[in-house]
Amino acid sequence: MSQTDPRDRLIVALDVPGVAEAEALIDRLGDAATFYKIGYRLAYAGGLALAERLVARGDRVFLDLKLHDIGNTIEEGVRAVSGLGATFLTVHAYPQTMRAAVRGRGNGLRILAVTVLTSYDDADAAEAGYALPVADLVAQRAAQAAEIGIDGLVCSAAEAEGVRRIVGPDRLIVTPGIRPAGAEAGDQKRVMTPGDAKRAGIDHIVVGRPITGAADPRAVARAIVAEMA
Ligand SMILES: O=C(O)c1cc(=O)[nH]c(=O)n1[C@@H]1O[C@H](COP(=O)(O)O)[C@@H](O)[C@H]1O
Repeated sequence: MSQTDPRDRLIVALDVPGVAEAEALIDRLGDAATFYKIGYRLAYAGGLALAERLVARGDRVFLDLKLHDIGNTIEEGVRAVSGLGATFLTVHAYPQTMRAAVRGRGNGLRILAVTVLTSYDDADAAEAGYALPVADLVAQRAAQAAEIGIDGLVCSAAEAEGVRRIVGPDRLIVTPGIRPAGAEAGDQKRVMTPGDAKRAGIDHIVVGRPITGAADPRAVARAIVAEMA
């Protein structure tokens, strides 16, 4: 698929209980999606084998394992994940963790650093012990990630323009917390619509419940892609 195909921007989060449900959703989406995110709920239920099958049939896979550990464990863990053929892997944006992930990556795997979860606002960051407002913490972590050589950042689309100024044109910006107008935010606190995210300069959006919970997931996915065209 060409870089300019708008479908390429949409990553569908396969946040479902098991492989059977994931495969049913993928079937219903048909050619509306080509890029899937497998988080640890599905990874612990057969999702890694599904990831390899999707890669083998030409789809792209984002393994959202959000790794964070001592450097040696991260480096060897990322090296092991590199064998699966995924396109993206997440780690938390802590400097030791990011440096170790860069040392361990191989086989074309690109490391995305999760800056501040999109379910956090300033009060949640303060509760977790951070003195900085979320926007400042995202900016600090984006700068560290770029310095370390991380391939891309996960943040809210609300921070995308600022992050782009910090990391430049070559690093990827991937944004969950996406809600089409009128959709339920659920536990997401920093949300934007697909169209606003595109205008903010993101590379990919991640969408879960607005698609997985839809009566017609394919129609919703197509509408989201059309909004970003
Ligand atoms: O790393 C992620 O993908 C992620 C980071 C973040 O800050 N916020 C966030 O929501 N996510 C993931 O993106 C998906 C969003 O799902 P929905 O809120 O259902 O669209 C979930 O699978 C989350 O685990």
